[in-house]
Amino acid sequence: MIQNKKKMLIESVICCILSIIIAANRIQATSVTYQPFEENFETGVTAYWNNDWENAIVEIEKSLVMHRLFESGIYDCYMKCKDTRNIENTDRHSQFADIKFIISKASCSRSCLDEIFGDARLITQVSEHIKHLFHIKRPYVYLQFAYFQVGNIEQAVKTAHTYWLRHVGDDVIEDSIEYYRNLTEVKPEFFIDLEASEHIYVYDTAVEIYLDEDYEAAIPLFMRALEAYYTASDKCNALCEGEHVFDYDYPDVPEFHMQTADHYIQVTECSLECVKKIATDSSGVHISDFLPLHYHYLQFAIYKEGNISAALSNAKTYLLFHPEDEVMVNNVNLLSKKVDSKTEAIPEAVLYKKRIDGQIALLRYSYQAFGYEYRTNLLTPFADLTENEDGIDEFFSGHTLQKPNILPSNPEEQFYQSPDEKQKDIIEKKSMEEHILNELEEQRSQQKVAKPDNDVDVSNVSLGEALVDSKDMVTIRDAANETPTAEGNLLFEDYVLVANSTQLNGQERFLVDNLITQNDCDDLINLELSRGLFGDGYQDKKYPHTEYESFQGISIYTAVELAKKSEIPLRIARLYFDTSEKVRAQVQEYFHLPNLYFDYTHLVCRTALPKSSSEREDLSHPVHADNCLLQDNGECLKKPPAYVWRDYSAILYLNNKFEGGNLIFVDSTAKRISAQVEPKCGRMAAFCAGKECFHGVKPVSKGQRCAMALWFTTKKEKQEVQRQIAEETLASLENSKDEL
Ligand SMILES: O=C(O)CCC(=O)C(=O)O
Ligand SMILES: [Fe+2]
Repeated sequence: MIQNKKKMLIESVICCILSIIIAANRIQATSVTYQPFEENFETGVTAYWNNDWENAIVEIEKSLVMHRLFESGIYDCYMKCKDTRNIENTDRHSQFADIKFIISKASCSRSCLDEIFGDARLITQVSEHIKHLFHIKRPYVYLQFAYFQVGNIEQAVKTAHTYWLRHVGDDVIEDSIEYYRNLTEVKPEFFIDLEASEHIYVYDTAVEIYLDEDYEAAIPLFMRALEAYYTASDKCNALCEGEHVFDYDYPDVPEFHMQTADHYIQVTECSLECVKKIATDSSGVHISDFLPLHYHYLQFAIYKEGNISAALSNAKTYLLFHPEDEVMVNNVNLLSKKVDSKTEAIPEAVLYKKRIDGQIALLRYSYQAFGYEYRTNLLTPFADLTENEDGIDEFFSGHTLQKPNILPSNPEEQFYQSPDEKQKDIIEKKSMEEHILNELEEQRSQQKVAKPDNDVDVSNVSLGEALVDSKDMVTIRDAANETPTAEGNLLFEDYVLVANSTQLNGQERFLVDNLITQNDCDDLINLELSRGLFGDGYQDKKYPHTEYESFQGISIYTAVELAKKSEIPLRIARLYFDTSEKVRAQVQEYFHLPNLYFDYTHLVCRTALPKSSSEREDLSHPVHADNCLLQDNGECLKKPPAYVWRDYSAILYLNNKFEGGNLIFVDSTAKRISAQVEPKCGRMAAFCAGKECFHGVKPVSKGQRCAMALWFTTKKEKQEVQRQIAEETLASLENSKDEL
């Protein structure tokens, strides 16, 4: 009974709010012609200061309607021209297809906007200041006072309340609200938000009903909230495609590609900001993980209502956003057993997620390419649930929210066909659990064994956290004034020996500066940045060593192939090739080797992901040797899959525009850091590939660390074949160029 009453109340409130929203839309739908809203607003404000309350109300109300028309006109055209690509279907394979697509979209938008606004140029005339005033809902301040003056208390309360919601703490509006509260004629239902967002309102109501366990009523509300969400998302995106503001340092130059890229970045950033904007209510409370939560609630409500297939589809949709969410993975497994497991996630969400993922990738690439500061919040628009468990209340304050349910954890309830099946499952699960727990326990006990002298033992070498600096550790930043005793010759006069083996606290290692110029470093980084992302990474893994960094690389062979296809300048491929030869020659010379052959060369950048930090406890590259497999006990097994034929390694650094990322040499027990080297352009570290030269890389906490890594062999028969092919290709490309 009580529940029914509550339901009726909620329904009536929804009706009331929705009727306001619909009324606002209806005004737009009728044949009102657009007038610049700023003109009505200015007229209204002038009337207001002349104490002409009636006209102030008429003009300011009109400006609100026109402002809605302004935004909805842009949205309508955005939607209308969204799929213009179809028009150009036949041209899809032409090299100008993309440009044609942009032009046809532009022409569609132009005629659509001309039609709605009389002249599309009207939309560019609104000043940023006026846009801002409308954004913060300033017109309602004028309205509330004008309504009060003409004695329309109901409208005065509504307009005051609408402004107050967005400006809690503003003394003037709070005094007015307080005053209205004490008037006898003021009813509670006057306190409504005239600018309520349908998607938030309906969602909040749906959650409330859900928490009352009225799943039947909650389902259509969640569906409606979703529909409204996607509309709000389109509206927000439509507005993002507005004017181009030049606010970056770098592309603020009249050059076509820079400006196009700049515009594109701005629109993409704005579009990703929409995810958060749409998930923020009128009073500024952000509902973390807003969109995915719809599907979380729905999968359970629908399951409770008995539609297993639709529940599965919603559960799979949630997994699109959080693929590793244990609860949902479990739910999908359980539900899949009951229905056709081919049931797919909801297509609308799949498309949406694809777009967001594409935008994130593009933005990340742009940040890298231009070296912009990462706007990390944009790159992770949906909550990181693993990190947020504790912080969830903070986000949820002000909303009747809690984490929605999992399917029944008591398996007896629904999911077993027979007692035998249940018994088997429980036994299997238990042994699985035990197995995992044992493994974890073992790992933990290996990781940290405190020793009396407070040093830490490293048994598991992949754990950077367990490494300690040795008492004699040296850090090499700059070349010392005194030249170290050279163990071998330097090939050129401008090379500077920075440290020999002794100074690097070990054997067969040295450090040289000035191997290449700043220009060469820049060219090589550019090659890596522009092509490495799409080039051959490291066995196709983006994060081969750590989840906190991405890792991209390009081999000499790939670089030469790109030059062959004219995708990079021949000069750059040549630079790559020649630079690697410079390194090889110097390493051979210093170590007095009769011969030294290339095994593999890789131009690599390690980029700190937004979640990386100086507090990280892992390494960018775990401690290892380059030709053997380092074991927990410190032994190094020289057998496959290790590259056992490698004898020497060298790393030529290309920049220092990052934090962290020092190369570290570790002592023979692989436990203590004996020396570390700060990378910089033109600096080369060379060392043996075996167990005498354990090394690793400290975490890159910020920025991008680029280097050329080279591995050599003294065995002719082991030299890299691909390099020889690349060398021939390079020569023949240069010949044919000369002939031209
Ligand atoms: O980049 C570095 O400083 C070292 C990398 C390394 O040791 C390797 O790739 O094997
Ligand atoms: Fe290495």
